[in-house]
Amino acid sequence: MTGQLRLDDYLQRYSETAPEALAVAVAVDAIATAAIEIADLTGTGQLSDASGLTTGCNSDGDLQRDLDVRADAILRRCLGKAPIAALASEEMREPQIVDRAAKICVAIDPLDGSSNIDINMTVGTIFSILPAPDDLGTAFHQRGSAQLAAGFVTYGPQTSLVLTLGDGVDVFTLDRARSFRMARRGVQIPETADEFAINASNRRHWDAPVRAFVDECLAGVDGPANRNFNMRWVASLVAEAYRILTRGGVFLYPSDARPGYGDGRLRLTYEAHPMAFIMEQAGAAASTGRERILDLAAHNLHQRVPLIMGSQHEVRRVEELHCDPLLVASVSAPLFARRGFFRL
Ligand SMILES: O=P(O)(O)OC[C@H]1O[C@](O)(COP(=O)(O)O)[C@@H](O)[C@@H]1O
Ligand SMILES: [Mg+2]
Ligand SMILES: [Mg+2]
Repeated sequence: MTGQLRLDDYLQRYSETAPEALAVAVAVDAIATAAIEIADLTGTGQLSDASGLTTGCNSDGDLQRDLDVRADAILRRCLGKAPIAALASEEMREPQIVDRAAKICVAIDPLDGSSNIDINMTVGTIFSILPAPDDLGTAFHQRGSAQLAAGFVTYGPQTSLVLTLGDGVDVFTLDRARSFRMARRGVQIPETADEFAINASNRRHWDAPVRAFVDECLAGVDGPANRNFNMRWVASLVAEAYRILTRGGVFLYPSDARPGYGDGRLRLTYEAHPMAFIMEQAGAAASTGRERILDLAAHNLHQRVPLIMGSQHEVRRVEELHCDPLLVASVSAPLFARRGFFRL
């Protein structure tokens, strides 16, 4: 039964399967240990000495909360015991070289969705594990397809760890005895789903293909999609990904015309790459709208990228709209709307 399998037993079995597998297993175990500590901090809110208040800016100019800093410190302490060649974090300006003889590198977003901390909504930790190249200066400039493992933890009603080791996606939930146990094995995302997520307050800044896609969703049975959609926006990538892993759907954080958002908001190395690996391993897709996310390699650590991820059918439709201006025009033309001039 899935509920009986403990994460440490699962990692023990995996550690015997490939040359780097032991290092990957130790790193995932260290992240899981850190996650229990972070769950305690986020779970006690103002009762703990971590307030969730803004303390400054990180190297990328984002507001940094005290819990961002605390989560980063906890993860770095726990990962300090794992055999890691280089470590990168959203909260660090540059990657840190740890052990040149080690075989893997780890990139982390210690606390994702941090605007949700003080309002008691789900936040999380995201991680990506890569092979260590000979030149460690290139460790975080590899394509996403090079990842050995990726995952994220949600600190919400449940603390759950979503993990891919390159052979499907499994979910482990923290039980009351403080150990992660398998809750879902071999997660598969539905190919089509009727739910989309985007921060609609940016509508006036979007490019035409994104506007066309959202217009199709909003038009529902009266438009070209010919079915009604539901909408969500949690402003927490981990929560949106978990929802998609549970019931499908599509998430969009596209590029837009606001200053600084020409490549969207999310970071390639420690947000989009791991999410894309998880999506593909669960039978879904992740794209910029023009390119597969896993084909991209970052030229700098904090590089941003438009991210469209989720059910195959919806991600492909967004890609179609990006490739074909005539299609965008036809979606936007009221003449072709179901209840337009030609379709009463
Ligand atoms: O506030 P916005 O622009 O809607 O952005 C929300 C997005 O930003 C993020 O919070 C960025 O991650 P961080 O909190 O790690 O900076 C995502 O989790 C979320 O999808
Ligand atoms: Mg994040
Ligand atoms: Mg973060």
